[in-house]
Amino acid sequence: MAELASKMDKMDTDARVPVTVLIGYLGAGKTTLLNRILTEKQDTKYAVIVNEFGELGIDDRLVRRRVNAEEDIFEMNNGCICCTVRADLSRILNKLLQPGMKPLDGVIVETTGLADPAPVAQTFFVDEVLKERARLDALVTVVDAKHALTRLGEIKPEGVENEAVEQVAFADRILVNKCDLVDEEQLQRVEAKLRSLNKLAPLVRCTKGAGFALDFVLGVKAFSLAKVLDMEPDFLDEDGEHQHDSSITSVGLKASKPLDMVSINGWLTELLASKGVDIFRMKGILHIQGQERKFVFQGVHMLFSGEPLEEWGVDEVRESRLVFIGRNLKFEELDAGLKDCLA
Ligand SMILES: Nc1nc2c(ncn2[C@@H]2O[C@H](COP(=O)(O)OP(=O)(O)OP(=O)(O)O)[C@@H](O)[C@H]2O)c(=O)[nH]1
Repeated sequence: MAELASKMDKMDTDARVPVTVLIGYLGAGKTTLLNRILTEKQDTKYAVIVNEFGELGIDDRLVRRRVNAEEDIFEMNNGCICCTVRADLSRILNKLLQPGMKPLDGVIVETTGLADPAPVAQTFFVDEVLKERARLDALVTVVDAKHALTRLGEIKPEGVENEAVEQVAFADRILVNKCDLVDEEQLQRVEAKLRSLNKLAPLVRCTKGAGFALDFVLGVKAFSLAKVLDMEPDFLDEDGEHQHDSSITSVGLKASKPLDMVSINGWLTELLASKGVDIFRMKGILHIQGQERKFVFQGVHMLFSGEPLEEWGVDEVRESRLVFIGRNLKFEELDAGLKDCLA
C-alpha cells in the first residue's frame, strides 16, 4: 500500500482538482488566511467549504463579505466535530466535482478549530469516486503563537485526543500566526514545540495570515499518503476509534430583535472577565439598534475585538447570531444574558 501511495504521490500529470485543507485550533486565524487567499486570488476559481463546530453558521458570512457574490461557499454545520465530517465532505465534493459542473481551479476547506485532521484527509483516499476527481494538495496548519503552548501542552483524559497536537503533527505546511502578539523568545519556544511534533513541514511566521507568498501553501503537492502511512499505518482504517474531549461544547444564540450596543459590549466584557478561562472562542454577527451596518465581534480567550461590517442587505433577515465554544457553557445562562441586551 505504501509503495502504491508513493507512486501516486509522484504522478505529475494529474488533472484532479487540488484541495487545500486549512486546519488549526480555535481562533488561530484560518478565516483570516482564507479571506487573504480569496482576495489575492480573484482570478482563480475556488470553491470554499467551511465546517463549523455548532449549528449556527457564522464563518460563511465572515468569508462571504470579502468575495464576489459568485464565489461558491458551502457550509457543513451539523454540530459534529469530525466523525461525520467525512461523509459531509464527500457529499459536497462529489457534487461540486461531478461532470457537467463549472470547472474549478481548486477547493479550499476550512475545518473547525476542533477538527482532527485524519478523517478529513482520509476522505480523499477512501471515497472511490472522489479519489479520481480530487487530490489533497496540502494540510495547512495555522498556529496561534500566543495561545499555542497552552493548547499543545494540555493534558487530556486517558484515550482522548489533543486535536491541537494532531493538527500540527499532520501538517504539510505550518503558519506561525499572530506574531504581532508575542516576542522573539516566545516565538522560538513555540517553534521548538512545533518542531518536536513535526520535524518536516516547512514553517513560516506570519501576522493576520500575511507576510509570506501564497505559493507556500497553494498548489504545493505536499500531502503524501506514503509519509502519513509511515507515521500512522492504520490511517486508512475507517473504523479507527478516537475520542473527543466531550467537555468542550458549543452554544449558539440568535436574537431577532436589535441589541443595545452599550449593553452587549458590557455583557461580553463581563463574560470574559468572569468566564474567560472557560470560553475558548466566541464570535458573532450582531444587529445593533440604530445601525445600518452589521457588527462583528471576535473573542479568542481573553482577546476581544469588534468592527462594523457591510450594511444589511435589503432582503436579508436582520438578526444577531453568536457562538460560544468552551467548557462549562450553559445555554440558558448565556441566552438570558443576551436577552438582557435587547434594545
Ligand atoms: N493580533 C492578531 N489577531 C489576529 C491575527 N490573525 C487573526 N487574528 C484575529 O483573531 C481572531 C480569530 O481569527 P479567525 O481568522 O476568525 O480564526 P479562525 O481560526 O478562523 O477561528 P475559528 O474558525 O473560530 O476556529 C479574529 O479577531 C482575527 O482578526 C494575527 O496575526 N494577529
